[in-house]
Amino acid sequence: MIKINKLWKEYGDNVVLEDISKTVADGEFVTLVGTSGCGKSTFLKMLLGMETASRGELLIDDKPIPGEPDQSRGIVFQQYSVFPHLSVLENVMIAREFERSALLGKLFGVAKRKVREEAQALLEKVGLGPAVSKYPHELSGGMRQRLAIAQALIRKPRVLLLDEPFGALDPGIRADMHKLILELWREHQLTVFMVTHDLSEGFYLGTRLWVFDKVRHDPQAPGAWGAKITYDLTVGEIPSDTLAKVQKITSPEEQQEVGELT
Ligand SMILES: Nc1ncnc2c1ncn2[C@@H]1O[C@H](COP(=O)(O)OP(=O)(O)OP(=O)(O)O)[C@@H](O)[C@H]1O
Repeated sequence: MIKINKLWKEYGDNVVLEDISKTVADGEFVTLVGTSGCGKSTFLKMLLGMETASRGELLIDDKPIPGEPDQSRGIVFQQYSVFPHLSVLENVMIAREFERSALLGKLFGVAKRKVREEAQALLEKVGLGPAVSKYPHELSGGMRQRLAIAQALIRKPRVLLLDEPFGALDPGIRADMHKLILELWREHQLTVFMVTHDLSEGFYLGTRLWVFDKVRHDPQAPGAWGAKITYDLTVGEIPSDTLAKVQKITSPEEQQEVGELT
């Protein structure tokens, strides 16, 4: 279980997140929406341990989330972070080697063979079986995101953090990736936090949808107030008037159709 308790994040005078308190049970799929710059990525980075809270606490199973990324949480960014000079297989294996290297040094012999087998099985699972020997520049955008997902999953995280992972993909490829991520979520019993700009994607994938919004504005001091989670919705149980309000917050100019992906 993850507990977020009176969490604040400030960069200097810029208050980004303000007094957020939430509890997330294991296995939930939380999607995060909100206007650009309201702090969604910052929130994910705090869950990962890449950023620290200015005030308040983030607990995983009642213990503070470690101050740096560890094996319990994996992240996939929109701009994938794979190594260009390594093959697909090596990219996944190295994610595992990094995790162990601090304790055991470089992998070799039986241990390395075991990791290779695990990496190969995972690459099959994400649909990259035929591409294990290719290099990242030989892959399509969708394939690169599959690789980034495999890199995160090889470490067997309990919590998967996705920062607009499919934002740059074509609609058809996105639909395939949606299928994949739902399968992996169920199979690996992950708790997922996923940032998306696409409200319909948020509703389609999530069991719970959070809307980040700045409710107070001071024109003289734009950084004086941070965003809060103004709606915490259980997907499938949302009254239509609430839906309309959320659509307005997340897309003030151009209202989106919800449910088009179902
Ligand atoms: N390392 C940093 N130092 C200073 N300010 C930062 C830092 N990282 C983020 N910010 C600021 O925090 C605010 C929130 O940024 P963040 O990237 O979390 O927003 P976001 O909701 O994810 O935006 P988008 O939807 O455009 O990706 C912005 O004002 C940003 O400039």
